[in-house]
Amino acid sequence: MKDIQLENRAVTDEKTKIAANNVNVYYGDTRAIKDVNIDIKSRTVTAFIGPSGCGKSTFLRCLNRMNDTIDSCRVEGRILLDNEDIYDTKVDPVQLRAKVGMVFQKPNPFPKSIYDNVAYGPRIHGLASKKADLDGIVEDSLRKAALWDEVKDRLQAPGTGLSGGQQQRLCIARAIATSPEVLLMDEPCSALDPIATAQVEELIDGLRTNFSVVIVTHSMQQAARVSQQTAFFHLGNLVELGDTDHVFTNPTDPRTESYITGRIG
Ligand SMILES: Nc1ncnc2c1ncn2[C@@H]1O[C@H](COP(=O)(O)OP(=O)(O)OP(=O)(O)O)[C@@H](O)[C@H]1O
Repeated sequence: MKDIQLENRAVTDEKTKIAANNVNVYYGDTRAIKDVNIDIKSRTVTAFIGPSGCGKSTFLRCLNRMNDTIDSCRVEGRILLDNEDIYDTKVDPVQLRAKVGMVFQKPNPFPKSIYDNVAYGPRIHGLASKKADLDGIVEDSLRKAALWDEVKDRLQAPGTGLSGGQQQRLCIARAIATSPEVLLMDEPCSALDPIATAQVEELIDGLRTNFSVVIVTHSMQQAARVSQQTAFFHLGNLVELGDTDHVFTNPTDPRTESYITGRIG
């Protein structure tokens, strides 16, 4: 393993937040995810790593039913959030996505003000009855996203006018404004410079006080820095899941070892 700094990061909460059982995902006839079983713990950062095309993003998108929006995609198996099947017909995917928020690779603020970007979710979900309550949610979310001090004097300015790193923190504020329980992050730093990346990584570490975070990353260094649990995917299989320090220093499966030593991927 080259140059990967591990920190002492015990899993903070052993409770299972999401349990996936025998999950298979197909695009048309092609099976992209093969019989995946995984428990994702509360108040823990779990990193999904693995070579390009191994299915990390596909599996991540199953966790808040974002794959429902892809016509050719079919998900089989069960995914339980707090023991409730998220694919049950009575589950409203829009409500589910308020509970299981998502941050994407490229910052994608709405063409609206900073304030309205964050207020959007609470407004559509009716989370604030008074303007003062909404103001409170916006401030709290921007503080948790470590952006408040930089934008508090220009909340009516367009979100798209912020720097890339600020835009990504705005998207994180937008995702946490509905008080989700889980935050899914699909390579959230890949469009950011090293300084903005460090800020977002620090933020992710703080977020686990309140949320379960699942992050897809191409960077093993990032996985080692921010996560307590690491899942290694290869060719649609979940090869190994364990404590991050264990996966990086003493992997159980030879495929994991090959990946972290740079022999595959
Ligand atoms: N919308 C889609 N339609 C058809 N096939 C898809 C679609 N999205 C992903 N795939 C295929 O599913 C497999 C898994 O892709 P996925 O994007 O989940 O992998 P990944 O590990 O996240 O890759 P990367 O690290 O490159 O982002 C790949 O073979 C990919 O080509």
